[in-house]
Amino acid sequence: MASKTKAEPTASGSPPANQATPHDLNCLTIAELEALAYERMDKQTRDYYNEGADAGTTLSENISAYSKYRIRPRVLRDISQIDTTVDVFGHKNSSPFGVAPTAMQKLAHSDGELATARACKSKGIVMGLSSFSTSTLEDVAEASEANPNVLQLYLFEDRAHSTKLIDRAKKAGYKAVLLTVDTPMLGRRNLEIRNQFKLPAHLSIANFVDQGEDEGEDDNDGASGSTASTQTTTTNASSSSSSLSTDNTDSPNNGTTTTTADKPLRSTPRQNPHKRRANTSSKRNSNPNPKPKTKTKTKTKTKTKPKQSVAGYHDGHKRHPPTGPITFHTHAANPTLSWEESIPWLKSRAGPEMQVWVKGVATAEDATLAVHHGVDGIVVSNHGGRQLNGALATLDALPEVVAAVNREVPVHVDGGIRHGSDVFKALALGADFCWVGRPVLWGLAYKGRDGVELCLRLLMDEFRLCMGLAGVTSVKEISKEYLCRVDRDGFVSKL
Ligand SMILES: Cc1cc2nc3c(=O)[nH]c(=O)nc-3n(C[C@H](O)[C@H](O)[C@H](O)COP(=O)(O)O)c2cc1C
Repeated sequence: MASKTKAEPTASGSPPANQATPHDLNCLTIAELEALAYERMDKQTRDYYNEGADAGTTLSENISAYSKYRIRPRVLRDISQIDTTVDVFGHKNSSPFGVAPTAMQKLAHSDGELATARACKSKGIVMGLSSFSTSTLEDVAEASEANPNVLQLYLFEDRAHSTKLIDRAKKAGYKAVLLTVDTPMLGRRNLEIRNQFKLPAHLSIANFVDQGEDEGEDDNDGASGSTASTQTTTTNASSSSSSLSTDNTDSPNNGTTTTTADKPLRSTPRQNPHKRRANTSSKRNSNPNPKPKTKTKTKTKTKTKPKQSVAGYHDGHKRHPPTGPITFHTHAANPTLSWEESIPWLKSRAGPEMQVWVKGVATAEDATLAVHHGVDGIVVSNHGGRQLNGALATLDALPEVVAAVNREVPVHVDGGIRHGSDVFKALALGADFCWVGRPVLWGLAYKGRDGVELCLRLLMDEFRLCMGLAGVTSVKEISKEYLCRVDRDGFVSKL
């Protein structure tokens, strides 16, 4: 890219000041993007996006696992034509990675998932959309135009909700559903709990605003106002509901954000409570003969009070599914899923139009079961270290899954990818494709669509450079011959 500008580099490696550079000089690496995004996100969002479960060991090992491998570069091969493309979901993807599904992207930027979709389209990169997105799957499909999307699915205990979502995804042209299988319970994310994480009132879990117990009622607070709690099988429904306030006014952070992203995060800012009081009183004052409070008024208030979401629980005899409006903390975890029941159900529901993948497999045993139950593909994932802390880093789990699957279905991997060379290493260990989560959110927080494009471009450029310097001109050539392992004492061995 630099050669196109014909800029003679200075001693510092930068082009002369009077020459245009294709680079964002503030942000040349994903690490710099992370730092820039850090400054632009409010604490609640930053903690929600960045943290892992418990002590965060799996989160950090997902990243450090990549440094256990080194690349064995080959030289004097004509690498003047490098093809970084791969076929995935019937589409030619410009590089062997996609955007992993991550929930609630409007926390990072007011354009949220739509900005991500537009960036993916402009870069030719497949996008995974979370069920718990803050834009509807139809709007995302429209923003993507012909660029392919896949829908991440949490299969709810109440299948009616999932059925609706799957049918909508099919209609909107999604290529696959990725069933998340690593959330039978929600991992313990301590910062989320401490911050009493709650979606600000102006945002909603867009795919479900009209679903849940309140169906038909014009009230979607519950879909947006989900407070963090550790979802467990409790024997007391009220204990579970008591932590799930749906009134954001009383939230400790009161929905306030302190972002400096180029577009305001809050499209309809919460009214200042003092102003609101002032408005109310001026309204009251404008009526010289205010009506006394009547019973009718009280009744109306009771009727519009949002219903609370309640996480599923066990009463000692049987399990009760979650109730109320659909929120992440009440509905995402589903302890009842099983290979025997859930996969055939999902396959028949998805029909021939959409592939069915499982996301969150980390062992050879489960990979074998996945193939046995006829899935179309497997994503080796531990949810970015947000579920079971102490679980294997995904790069360490990858080889056993690849061996068990024996090329019967494609194997993808996510978790800890922060460099183009990480993508190269994952492919060398047998992955067909990678997915990238947090770096995309950092791009979104930095500059919306432009920031996501920047993130994708950095990884794409680094991957291409890595291929060329390793002496590889097509993705299918990448194999374990190009890797060696570094042991604890620093000794190197071939794979
Ligand atoms: C803020 C955040 C939200 C996420 N939301 C979802 C989700 O809704 N569904 C899902 O299957 N995975 C979700 N994930 C996990 C990602 O799909 C992916 O597995 C993970 O981010 C990959 O790790 P990385 O962030 O290190 O790239 C989320 C991850 C993050 C960081």
